[in-house]
Amino acid sequence: MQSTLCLRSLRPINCSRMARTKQKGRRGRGGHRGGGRGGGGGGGGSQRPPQDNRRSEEIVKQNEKFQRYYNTLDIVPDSTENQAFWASLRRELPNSFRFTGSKGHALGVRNNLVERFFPIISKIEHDGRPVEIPTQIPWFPDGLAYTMKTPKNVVRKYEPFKEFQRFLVSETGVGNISRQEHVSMIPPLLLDIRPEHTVLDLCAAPGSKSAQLIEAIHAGEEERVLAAIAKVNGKESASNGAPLAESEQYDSGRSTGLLVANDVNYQRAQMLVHQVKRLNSPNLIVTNHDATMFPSIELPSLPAAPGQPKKGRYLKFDRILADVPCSGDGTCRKNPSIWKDWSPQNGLGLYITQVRILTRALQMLKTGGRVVYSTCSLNPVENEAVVSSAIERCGGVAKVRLVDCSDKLPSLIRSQGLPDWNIMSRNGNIYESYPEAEQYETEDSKIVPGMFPPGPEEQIPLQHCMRVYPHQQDTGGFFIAVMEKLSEIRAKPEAESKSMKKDWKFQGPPAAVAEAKAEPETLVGEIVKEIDQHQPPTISEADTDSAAARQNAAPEVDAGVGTKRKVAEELQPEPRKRRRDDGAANEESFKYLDPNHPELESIYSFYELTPDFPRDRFLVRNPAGDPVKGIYYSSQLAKEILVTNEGRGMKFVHAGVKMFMKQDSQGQDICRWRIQTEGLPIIEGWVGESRVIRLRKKSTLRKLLVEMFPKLKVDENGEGGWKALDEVGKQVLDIGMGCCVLRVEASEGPDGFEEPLTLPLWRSMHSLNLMLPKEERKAMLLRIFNEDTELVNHDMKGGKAANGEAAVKGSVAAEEDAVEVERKIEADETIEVEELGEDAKLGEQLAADQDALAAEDIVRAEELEKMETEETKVADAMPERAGEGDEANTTV
Ligand SMILES: C[S@@+](CC[C@H](N)C(=O)[O-])C[C@H]1O[C@@H](n2cnc3c(N)ncnc32)[C@H](O)[C@@H]1O
Repeated sequence: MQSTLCLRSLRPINCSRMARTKQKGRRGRGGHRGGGRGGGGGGGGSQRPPQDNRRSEEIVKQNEKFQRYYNTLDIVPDSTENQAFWASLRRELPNSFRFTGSKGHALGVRNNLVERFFPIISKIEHDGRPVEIPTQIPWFPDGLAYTMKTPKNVVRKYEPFKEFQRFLVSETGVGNISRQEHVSMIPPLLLDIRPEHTVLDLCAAPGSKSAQLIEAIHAGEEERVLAAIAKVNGKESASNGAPLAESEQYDSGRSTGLLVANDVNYQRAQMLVHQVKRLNSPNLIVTNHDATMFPSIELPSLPAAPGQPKKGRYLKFDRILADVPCSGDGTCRKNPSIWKDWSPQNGLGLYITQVRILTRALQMLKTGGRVVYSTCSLNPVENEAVVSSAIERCGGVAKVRLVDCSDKLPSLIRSQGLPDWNIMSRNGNIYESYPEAEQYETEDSKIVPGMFPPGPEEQIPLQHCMRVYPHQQDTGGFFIAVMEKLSEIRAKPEAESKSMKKDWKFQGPPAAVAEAKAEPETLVGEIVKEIDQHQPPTISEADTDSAAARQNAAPEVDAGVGTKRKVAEELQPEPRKRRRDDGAANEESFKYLDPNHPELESIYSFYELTPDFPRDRFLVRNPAGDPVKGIYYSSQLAKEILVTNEGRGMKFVHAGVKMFMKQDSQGQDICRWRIQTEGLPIIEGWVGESRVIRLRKKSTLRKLLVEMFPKLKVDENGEGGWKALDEVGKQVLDIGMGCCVLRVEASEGPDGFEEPLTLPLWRSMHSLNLMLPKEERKAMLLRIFNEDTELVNHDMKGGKAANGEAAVKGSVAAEEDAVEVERKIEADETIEVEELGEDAKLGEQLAADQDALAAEDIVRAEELEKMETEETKVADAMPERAGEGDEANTTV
């Protein structure tokens, strides 16, 4: 049997993640975007065609304007193809999913699924016809994404799918599989991300693309870090040379890049945190800003030359994803209410926000950097028109290149961008040009010149945009454009651009763009813009325009030192302040610890942490900055950003991976900080041998998974106890009490593991325990041993071992204690559930205008609350605490 394990995977094993991903009943609204839902579909097959189980919904899939507009545009000109296009829009959507995490780990889980379940599925018949096995999405790298036509309800309820469904649920629960819409996987791939890239995802919630971006930043990291560790341990020859060379380019192999994932809607930003947190990336910051005026992020200033003023530095990004809010008519297969609700006004109303977001993205990009703009709408007003309007506002094709991606993802069937289109007005009139629209539209019409195709003089090669139509490979509809910034830009005032000015005429590069050349700015090492702190910084047009549009008047700009972001903040609607129990307004705290802090010193010495592991990136999440309950870890760049921008109006919602948790009631020689499962993959390679136990046999791991708190004492016959722990027994006996690292090593033979794995272990006086939640133990038992086994808890009151119902009771008692500890931690470090409810409402209000048509998977406060509660319940299996009922586990 194939073992599929997670070595230093970005996402190890975590109960809270497990709970989080059980996001039952996430609610979507008509016209919303996003992944994961949908039915299935049929068609095709060998002798007898497999059944098309996708049932048509009761909803009437007709909309006169929707059909007339796209038929008038001739977006799919060939008549046979056009019929296929409309027919597919009326069918339900197949399910698609991808395997997540580091490549090695994802391949392991995939192989397990394919080898174990595909032979079973290929024999299943439903309603007298064979069902189709999931098919690989051909253009997705490494064969890690699949699409499946059998509808979800059949997979869920039809008995022959039972085992497969259980596996899917379990692996989705622990984050090894992500349900994501087929076409939604495209944009991150076109960003071409490298491990050192600074990446911004402007409209990121619920986070399926952010997850892909994080994976891309960490690609190849495992190998590089292993090579770096081998070198530190004087075992250079153990590495194959290439990764070692690469590892030296980075930070001891660690990726130096960063993802800033942002969403304007506070509630959705929390959803985003839930999604991306489980990837355990220290190279991630989540923010909560309006992308149309995303603040410039400040970096630490460089030392000034003698006699020169200090320079402020601002982060510019290598890659930006603008997966903007849109009308989402390309998702009508999974959101059939779009058929009923479609109106030309939806696209017309979103255009200006989309142009502003893309313009802001282009401003924040490094020269040579790349923006991917995407929507799941078929409407050219939200697509080609936005792209051409943003390029116009940023100085035309001399400044921004629309990249031809026709050679990328060659097996993806797609159509070129539209060179020409008409606009449908609110009333259903169709106009070929702005002058024509002007004749019939009233003053309050949303139609502007920028919504129409650019003239030939603008030379925008819109055919380089990518349109994916539903009939091409049985997916949703999607639009993608890739842009490269050729040189520094200064976006011209919106009022002078074709996205706003009703009598706009093309006049060559706008003056403001020419002025930008004279702007006193210096590029430092291709990463930052320097602004003389003693000069009033220039407020970007995007900052002021978007706010002006909302508030009808741009306030006077009082340009003081470092005010650029401040102004953007002031122009925003009243920021949502979070309240704590004391009612005080509060921002999240990210306080870095002094590397010589006594608590950290105790950690270094107990775990014999090699000095090569960075010691200045540990942080806490309380305003006082004391290591009270949890210690987190972030990358260097994340640290610089969090520290430099503290108290300057940036709304950071999440950063840092939980690395150590305080453990009470312990003996004198035991470190009070246990390694947290989230942080284990990051730090374990740097932990000294004195805290490491090695395991090679599946049978031993099985015992540790099934048995909680197995005793070490042998029985009266000298049997059992530590002796029953086979190859780890003696090691456990010899190791000092406290937290240690269990390294599962790869080895040959039927009882060996194909892939290594690392787990946290707690050695107490008389027993030991894997620090894994029950759900994770069960998922691993299912994955590795194909077993749905009842766990045995030896940690019973009076020291009685038990199983079955009694064992469940025992574990509940242990968990209740764990829950209590976790609850306190949550109270201090994250948002209280009740607060979330209020913030959610406010966040929803704030984003309502632009989000109403585009939001998907809105999580109601109660749902979020349920998730939080579940998460707390499934707290990590804790090592012993005083009073837990087992004297063997009670610490001295
Ligand atoms: C299409 S969804 C993004 C889907 C996401 N990229 C993913 O792959 O999971 C659009 C998101 O944009 C957010 N949004 C809407 N207006 C925004 C704005 N002005 N600034 C930032 N985010 C915005 C919405 O809250 C919504 O979560």
